[in-house]
Parts: sequence; C-alpha cells; structure tokens
Amino acid sequence: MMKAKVFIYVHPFEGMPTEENFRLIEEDLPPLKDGEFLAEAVYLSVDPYMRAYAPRLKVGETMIGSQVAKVIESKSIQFPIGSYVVGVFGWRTHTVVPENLPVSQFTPPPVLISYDGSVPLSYYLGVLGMPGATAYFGFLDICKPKPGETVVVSGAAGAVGSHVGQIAKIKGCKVIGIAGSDQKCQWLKTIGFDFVINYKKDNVEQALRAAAPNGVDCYFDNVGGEITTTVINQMNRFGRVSCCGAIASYNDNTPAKVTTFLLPVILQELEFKGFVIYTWRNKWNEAVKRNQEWMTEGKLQYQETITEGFENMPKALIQLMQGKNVGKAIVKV
Ligand SMILES: NC(=O)C1=CN([C@@H]2O[C@H](COP(=O)(O)OP(=O)(O)OC[C@H]3O[C@@H](n4cnc5c(N)ncnc54)[C@H](OP(=O)(O)O)[C@@H]3O)[C@@H](O)[C@H]2O)C=CC1
Ligand SMILES: CCCCC/C=C\CC(=O)/C=C/C=C/C=C/[C@@H](O)CCCC(=O)O
Repeated sequence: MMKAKVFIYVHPFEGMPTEENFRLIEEDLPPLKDGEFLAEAVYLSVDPYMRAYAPRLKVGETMIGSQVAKVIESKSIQFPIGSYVVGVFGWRTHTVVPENLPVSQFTPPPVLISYDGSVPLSYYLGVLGMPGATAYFGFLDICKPKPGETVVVSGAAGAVGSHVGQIAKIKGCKVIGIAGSDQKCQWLKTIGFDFVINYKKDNVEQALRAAAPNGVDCYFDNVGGEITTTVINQMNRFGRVSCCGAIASYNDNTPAKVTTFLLPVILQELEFKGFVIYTWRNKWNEAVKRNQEWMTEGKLQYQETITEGFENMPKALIQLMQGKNVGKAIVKV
C-alpha cells in the first residue's frame, strides 16, 4: 500500500507561522479507481497566500498549496503514467487525484505540463506558473504601463516583484524596486532595476522622492502597510495601482482599522485595483508563452531559493515570511 507524508494544519496561526502550526503524518492511500491518478510531488511551491489564507483554513485540514508532481500510477486517459502535472494538492508527497477534481476560486484543476526538459520543472511553480502569470496580467492589465513612465514595485526581490520590474523595463519604463536587504537590492540592479530602496535601512519617503522627482505613475503593490502609504502619497494624477498582495499585514490576527492613503487616491484620481490571479485562468497560456519567450530572449532573469526536503515545508514558509528568500521559494522533495 502506498503511503503519503502529509502536513496537517493543527494550531491556528498567531503572528508569524511556527513549526507548531503543522503536524507531519503518514496516510495510507487507497487503490486507484477509474478516472484517478497517483501524483508524486517533485517540487512544492511556498507562497505568501498560505499565511493569508488562514481565516479559511480549518484545523485538521491538509495545508494548502500547489506542486509539480509526476504521475506514477494512472487509471486516467488524460493523465498518463510518466507525465507531469501542476496541481493544488496541498502539502503532500503523494495524492490520489480524480481527473475532475472540484474547482473553486483558488483551486484550478490539475494541468499537464508539456515538458521538454529545457527548463527545470520547478519553473512551472514560478516564472512559468502562478507567480509569472500574476506578474504578467497583474502588471500589464492593471497598471497599463506606457514607455517613459515611472513604475514602483514593492516586494521587488521576490517571485512576483522581480518579474514585474523586468516587464516594466521591457515596456520602456523607469523602474524603482523596494526590498528588504542590500543583497536583494544589489541583485535587482543586476537585472535592470534603475533605482533600489532597502526599506529596512533607507528612509523610503526621501529615497523615493530622490529616485522619482517627477512622481510615480504605476505602483505594483506586493506588501501594503506603511510602504504603500508612502508610495501612494508620491503618485501622479491618473496613476494606476495594482493591488497584488499585502504581506506586511498577513501575520496580523486583528486587521488595522485605519486607512491613511485615501486622500491622495481621491485628489490624484488614482485607479486602485485588487485582483486574484485565477481570474485570468482562461488566458493563462498567453502569460506562460510570453514569459517563456522573454526568458529565451534573455530579457527575463529568474532566481529561486530552494529548500531541500519535504519535511522542511514549515521552515520554508517561515523563512519566506521572514524575507529570507530571493526570487521564488520552492521546496524540493
Ligand atoms: N493577487 C494575487 O493573485 C497574487 C498575489 N500574490 C501576492 O504577491 C506578493 C508577493 O508574492 P511572492 O512573489 O510569491 O512572494 P515573495 O517571493 O515576494 O516573498 C515574500 C517577500 O515578502 C517580503 N516581506 C515579508 N514581510 C514583509 C513586510 N512586513 N513588509 C514588506 N515586505 C515583506 C519579503 O521580502 P523583503 O526581504 O523584501 O522584506 C519576502 O521575501 C505577496 O503579497 C502575495 O500574497 C502572489 C501571487 C498571486
Ligand atoms: C488563496 C489566496 C487567499 C488569500 C489571498 C491573499 C493574498 C493575495 C494572494 O497572495 C493571492 C494568491 C492567489 C493565488 C491563487 C492560486 C491558485 O490559482 C493556484 C495556482 C496554482 C498554481 O500554482 O499554478
């Protein structure tokens, strides 16, 4: 009988995630029924939404998450043995998956990867996967950047932020990245960011005024909190804000009750748009294809922080929330 290692969410998050929020168990898997396949995880994605999703998580459930997995047994014509899939199977090494897994706002169906070996499989969880699509649609469709405009990206050295900044350069914009260490800022310069601000060290308000003396046209917001208030206050009339993430508040059990940036939103007539990437599910391949082309053309650099070992999933999530990743955070089983 096949056994799966599974992380269960056992204690509700309070502040930063800890190892105690999770328990690793072994689960016996049933034999396959018609239309099912057995997926063996190869890489698991580590994402900030895993913490943000907490209010919807029930104690005792398998921790949520997506993975690249190999089909090792199959009674499904759609998912043959030896193929690779991206699926939202949770923090599990092995999963019996029905080919018609129920779909919800955050759980798309498993998708076969047309894998030719030209890039690591882990890229399908990053630059050629959900974060890559987030950068592509969340920036281009919402910020609608024009050549010569000034773009600010927060969370700039992460999976989504580093990608957005490079698309902004491709589109002929001036790009300012905000990140949490000198090492991250240094990397951002090597991949083409025009200005970088270390928010843990620099005075963000002054540094941004110096980098963008004519104001900011587009803000791709990955973090929320004080950084957002500071950027919004330096935006130009008719500026666009893509509200992608708010990681600065994901560990807060009690949401803040004040919003301090609405006056500049009104006076500067800003467009402020939140989104969940799965809304673009029907156009997904457009992003994958374009991101792949930009990589091949050498216009898009990509970095991963890979943690070895399935048992280190909690550690990898904690380290992501602490800002220890550069680029996409991945766990290799
Ligand atoms: N709307 C959507 O559909 C989607 C939204 N997202 C959101 O995009 C954002 C980036 O995701 P992703 O690229 O995967 O993750 P990242 O790779 O950017 O990793 C998270 C980073 O957030 C930074 N961070 C942590 N705490 C804070 C804080 N208090 N203030 C500022 N920065 C902080 C850290 O970098 P540093 O060292 O710079 O602090 C850390 O490395 C997240 O907010 C996520 O929720 C992602 C995918 C889809
Ligand atoms: C599930 C997110 C709930 C909390 C939202 C909070 C913050 C924004 C954010 O980070 C949203 C992320 C959305 C991710 C959606 C993922 C799914 O579509 C699964 C994608 C599968 C894949 O990895 O390809």
